[in-house]
Amino acid sequence: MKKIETVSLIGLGAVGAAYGSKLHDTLKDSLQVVASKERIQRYENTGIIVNGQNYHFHYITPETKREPADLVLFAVKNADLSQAIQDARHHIGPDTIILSLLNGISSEEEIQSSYENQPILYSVCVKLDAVRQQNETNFSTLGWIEYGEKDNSKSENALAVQELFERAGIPYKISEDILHSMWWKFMVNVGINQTSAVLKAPYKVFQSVPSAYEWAKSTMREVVALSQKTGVHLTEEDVASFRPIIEKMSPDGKTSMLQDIEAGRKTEVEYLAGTVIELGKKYDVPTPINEQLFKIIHIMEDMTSYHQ
Ligand SMILES: NC(=O)C1=CN([C@@H]2O[C@H](COP(=O)(O)OP(=O)(O)OC[C@H]3O[C@@H](n4cnc5c(N)ncnc54)[C@H](OP(=O)(O)O)[C@@H]3O)[C@@H](O)[C@H]2O)C=CC1
Ligand SMILES: CC(C)(CO)C(=O)C(=O)O
Repeated sequence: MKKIETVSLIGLGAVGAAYGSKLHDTLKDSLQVVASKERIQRYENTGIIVNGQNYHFHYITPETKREPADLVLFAVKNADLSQAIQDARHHIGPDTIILSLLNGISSEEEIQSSYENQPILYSVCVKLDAVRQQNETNFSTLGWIEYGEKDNSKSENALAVQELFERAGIPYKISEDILHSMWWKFMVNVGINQTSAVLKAPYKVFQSVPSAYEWAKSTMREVVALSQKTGVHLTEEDVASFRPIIEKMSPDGKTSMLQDIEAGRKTEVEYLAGTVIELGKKYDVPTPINEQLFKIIHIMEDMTSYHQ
């Protein structure tokens, strides 16, 4: 069986540092983190602290030529993906497996459009409650990475990733229906990330204030309606299935979008409400809640840059 010996990771924020720390524990320097000189300097100066432990990753600049890695993991924000795809070019050969941990439903296609015929496994991370403040990331649960081939086959690559995740102690599920899993996660992010950003609400608000969680569910239901048109067919049961998951997340944990708002970073609203609104127009499905969230979150972004 194919064995993954070398991994390249691009993006060392909340998600990258959380899963990267587990991979580093197992692979040591066979895990390489791709980053510009300026980033490397910053990371080396401050260290990357994950759950209190200082990690010294093996960094490599995008310009450095090397043998392609067995696996490349993308863990940047959507707006940075096109640059990251460029920066990872020396790490991607014909047999390199690619896994994209980004939220939203477009990153795999964006990668595929640069690397045609590349083996890409579709994936989502579920229930990770990683919070990053500058160079420090903390999480109480890694949740799990759910992944699979676009055609849901249990391919050699899917099994090779499974073997790596077993070795590194990264929880995972091979999805029976990856398109459904991706749309389910998209529905969750559209609901919880955006309402949490507007309410400035950590998970405990959704765990204890029923009206807040109801609003998040109404937002999710616009994705459920859209999914009927795209052949994915999410249901009310899919909406309900997130409740036990959020119940177990750290009460003080925050969605990645709330973390962006608090840090004054641009959010991924284009890839959540923006995508919902676009698909709503395409399929003639009303998306009024997402339209309002799109406007409000943009105003919040503008207010942040106004204050900087
Ligand atoms: N946070 C969470 O709990 C979860 C997040 N997600 C999704 O995962 C993705 C990543 O989110 P998250 O980890 O929170 O984001 P962060 O903003 O915490 O991290 C992104 C990291 O990518 C780095 N980066 C950007 N461009 C490059 C590049 N060209 N080369 C090297 N590094 C680069 C940034 O570096 P720098 O800081 O130096 O700019 C930053 O450290 C998003 O799509 C998010 O929606 C999914 C599940 C859970
Ligand atoms: C599901 C959730 C809210 C936590 O993993 C997430 O994906 C995010 O914060 O972006």
